[in-house]
Amino acid sequence: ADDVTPDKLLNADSEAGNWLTNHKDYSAHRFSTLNQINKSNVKNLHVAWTLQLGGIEGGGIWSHGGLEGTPVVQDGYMYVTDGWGSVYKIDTHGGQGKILWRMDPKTDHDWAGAVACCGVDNRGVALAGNMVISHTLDGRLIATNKDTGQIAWQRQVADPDKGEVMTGAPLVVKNLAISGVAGAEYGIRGWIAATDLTTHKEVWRTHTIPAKGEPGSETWKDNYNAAAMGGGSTWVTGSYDPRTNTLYWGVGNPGPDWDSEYRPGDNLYTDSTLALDPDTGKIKWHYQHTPNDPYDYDSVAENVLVDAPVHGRDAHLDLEADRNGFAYAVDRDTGNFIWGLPFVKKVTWTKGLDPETGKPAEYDPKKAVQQYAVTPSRQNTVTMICPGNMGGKNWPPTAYNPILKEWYIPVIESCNRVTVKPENPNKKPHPRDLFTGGGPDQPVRITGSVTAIDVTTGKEVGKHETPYPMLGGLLTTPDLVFYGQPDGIVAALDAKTLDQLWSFNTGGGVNAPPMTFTSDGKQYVAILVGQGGAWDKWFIDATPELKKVHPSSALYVFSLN
Ligand SMILES: O=C(O)c1cc(C(=O)O)c2c(n1)C(=O)C(=O)c1cc(C(=O)O)[nH]c1-2
Ligand SMILES: [Ca+2]
Repeated sequence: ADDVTPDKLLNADSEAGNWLTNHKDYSAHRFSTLNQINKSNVKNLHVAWTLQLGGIEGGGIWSHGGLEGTPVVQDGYMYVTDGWGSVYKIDTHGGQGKILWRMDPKTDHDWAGAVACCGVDNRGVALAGNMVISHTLDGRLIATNKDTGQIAWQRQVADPDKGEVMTGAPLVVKNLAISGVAGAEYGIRGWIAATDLTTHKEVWRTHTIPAKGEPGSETWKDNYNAAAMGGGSTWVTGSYDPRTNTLYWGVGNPGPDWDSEYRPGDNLYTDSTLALDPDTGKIKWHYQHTPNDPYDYDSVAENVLVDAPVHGRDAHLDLEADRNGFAYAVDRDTGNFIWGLPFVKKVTWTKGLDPETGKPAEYDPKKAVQQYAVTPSRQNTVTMICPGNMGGKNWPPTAYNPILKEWYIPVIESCNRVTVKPENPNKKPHPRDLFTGGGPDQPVRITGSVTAIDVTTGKEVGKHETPYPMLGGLLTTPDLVFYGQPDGIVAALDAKTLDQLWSFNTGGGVNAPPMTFTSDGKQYVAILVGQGGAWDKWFIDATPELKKVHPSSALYVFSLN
């Protein structure tokens, strides 16, 4: 296959049969124009072929690995990862899947697995030139030769000795591979880093928690340097707007998660969307969703870049569906709030958003420790919060249909209980120790939905409820929306009515997004099947029958005939 040049990535949308980058394109639409499979025939969709992958073994605090990756496809060759970061090249020609090579990075299972908060996960690869670029849980960026499967070079980017791991797919922009980090539950100070693909050297590293004296450092008001362990992870792949040369990246929760009094102030840039210059890493603007967050509402979600009229006026939107249960549209050139709405059925932590600023109604910039409608705190140590701390939506990606101008959100309809256990500033935990100031449990059932929003009005236009939370994310085509469920169901909905038109039980747990591609001119839908992630360990009591779903590690590919 051809080299994946920067130009090719800029025009990823023009290659209908390919899926060249994690979110399909730089705008993170996860929309494919392919329509051989459509609402008139999707009922005939069936398994074309399957493949068993590896990486199911455990390590550290984890009993097994899971699959959260989006397959990337170029010219009928597919590249997928397993939870430990092995990369598989699969030839999909001839109506079957054949593994051509597997690159096993020999990830240190225990060193990394002991400080992975939420599973043995790897969300996929990037393509650049003749290389497949990937991350490992133990913090490496690896370039693998696409033809041979040999590692060409690698670089340690994150340090598990500090509680840093990597679970997201890299993003390639121009000649840079951009990496995010996980570890906000382990007292890291988060960052985004760019590696030059020619020199293999770091070009920039922008911390998501400002250093003393930098803009934003005034939002950490303690006198014991809480910022040094302030969290601000960046574990989901960002997006890019070439029109203004701007990178968009979400930032995770502040640490300690539940003890907001430990870290008085708004805690920038936690729970924020950052707009950055990809050449220098300089921050252009930020938009914070949950200042002084006491709920673990990471704002790591992908930023979806959409050009559409809002109430009749053309707008350059940056859409983000936040863990806090609200969907936001901000002007992606300025960071100014445009619209926001709850996309879950139940929000209790705040009364709503200020219609001018999009800030939570109770937010008071003069207060060091925010009091929202329901606030876990040292005074109020046991609280029920809705959405629960896994959020109204977690990392599983949304999809945007530019024909219908509808944005589909994979929703976790949830509440859970939080118990605060204050951290002591005089007793700093060791690096690699959990640093959360409490924790959640699951007294009530959690379900899910696909919720549709009309981006031109910022109004909800449909909700398809599902028995289980959305732990895998979405794909949209001109008239369909695809998703998977943790009980093994993969399904297709009518994009307009959200009526279910097709479903199939894979017999495993789906924890990964669907994608679509062509091979020999024929359309396929592919999805990884293998339960992993945070649900298993931290949330399963909300869906007890899922304890009977066993780990697996498989690729399912569907077609019409
Ligand atoms: O702050 C972080 O560093 C971090 C990292 C991750 C991760 O890397 O998977 C998750 C979370 N937080 C998190 O809060 C969370 O709910 C979560 C769910 C999952 C998953 O894969 O199912 N990962 C993560
Ligand atoms: Ca987190």
